[in-house]
Amino acid sequence: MLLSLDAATVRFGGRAVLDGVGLEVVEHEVVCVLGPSGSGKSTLLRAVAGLQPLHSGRVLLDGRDQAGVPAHKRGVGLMFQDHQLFPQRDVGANVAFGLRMRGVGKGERDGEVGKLLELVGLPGAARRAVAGLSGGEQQRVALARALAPRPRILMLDEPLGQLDRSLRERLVVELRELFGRLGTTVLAVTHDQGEAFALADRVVVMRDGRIAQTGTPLEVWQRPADAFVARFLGFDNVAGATVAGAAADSPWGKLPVPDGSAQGNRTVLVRPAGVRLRPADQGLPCTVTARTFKGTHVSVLLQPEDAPRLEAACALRDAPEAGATVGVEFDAAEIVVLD
Ligand SMILES: Nc1ncnc2c1ncn2[C@@H]1O[C@H](COP(=O)(O)OP(=O)(O)OP(=O)(O)O)[C@@H](O)[C@H]1O
Repeated sequence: MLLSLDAATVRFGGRAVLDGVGLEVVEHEVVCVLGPSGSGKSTLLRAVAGLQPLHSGRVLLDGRDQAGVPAHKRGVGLMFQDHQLFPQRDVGANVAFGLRMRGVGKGERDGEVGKLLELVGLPGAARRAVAGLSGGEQQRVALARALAPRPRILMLDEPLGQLDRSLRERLVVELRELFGRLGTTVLAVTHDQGEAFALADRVVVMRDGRIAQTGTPLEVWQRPADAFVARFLGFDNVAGATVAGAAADSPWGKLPVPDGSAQGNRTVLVRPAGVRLRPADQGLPCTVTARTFKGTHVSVLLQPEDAPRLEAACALRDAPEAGATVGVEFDAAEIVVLD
């Protein structure tokens, strides 16, 4: 095990910001920690890096307890949101920083810097001024700098936070490809689920200093652990229900549920794709309150008479107008009974 956290706890003013967190990361794994603002993501990263002491519990790297080991001796690479390049030095000097600190000679340093800049898609940029780089280019330089000392684990805090969406989407694909090629072990923090799902082998969802769920992106997406995770992922059709056999009694009426669903008092999640629009005289009557174009489909918000609002996903040509009255039926294949 490359990294283990064992009941890691950090308190500020009596409040546990990290609350007995256990987490293991194996070599070559890319793990993304996700969660709302204040859930403890950065504190987790800082604790692993040695920038935040634990009140109790342990951080182990390669099985060795890191208590008392300072940040620069842990062999972790850090790249933070505000990438903190040295503005008065050129790109090459920035990338070479960690190597210089370790006493690597100039010739070797220059060779390494050249290779790293090529790796991050900035070949030949060593003599360029940092101030003249775009945001995306600066991000690449920061990444090259973090990779230069060949850290055993690379830690990224909102690595693409400052950049615009299209650039982020492009860079995240590049990063994933790069980490795969280099076999880099990565622990990254982001509040952007799209980014986490695109980058990670495994995601960890945090809530109030604890791990709410961990799994592959597909596992978490298909089976959120609870209503919190489901809502965090953007699913709003979540409600309490009583499951008996193949049906659930919910605020939206009887819902069909998949075979083998957990029984009794549960939380159900209805994916927007499982909310099927019908003529007004069929199923649950609803009024269309809004519709939003999402590129591949239209998200339609529906207000039933006395039940919580529902979101439906429908094909562009089928989307009803706001104000229309429709009926709703449900598709068991898109309904998940949460445990
Ligand atoms: N040095 C500190 N002193 C007191 N409270 C702190 C300190 N550092 C963090 N906190 C508190 O701990 C909680 C968790 O902070 P943390 O930065 O780990 O959350 P986060 O999930 O990374 O949030 P964000 O996504 O907003 O960066 C927050 O409520 C924050 O205010």
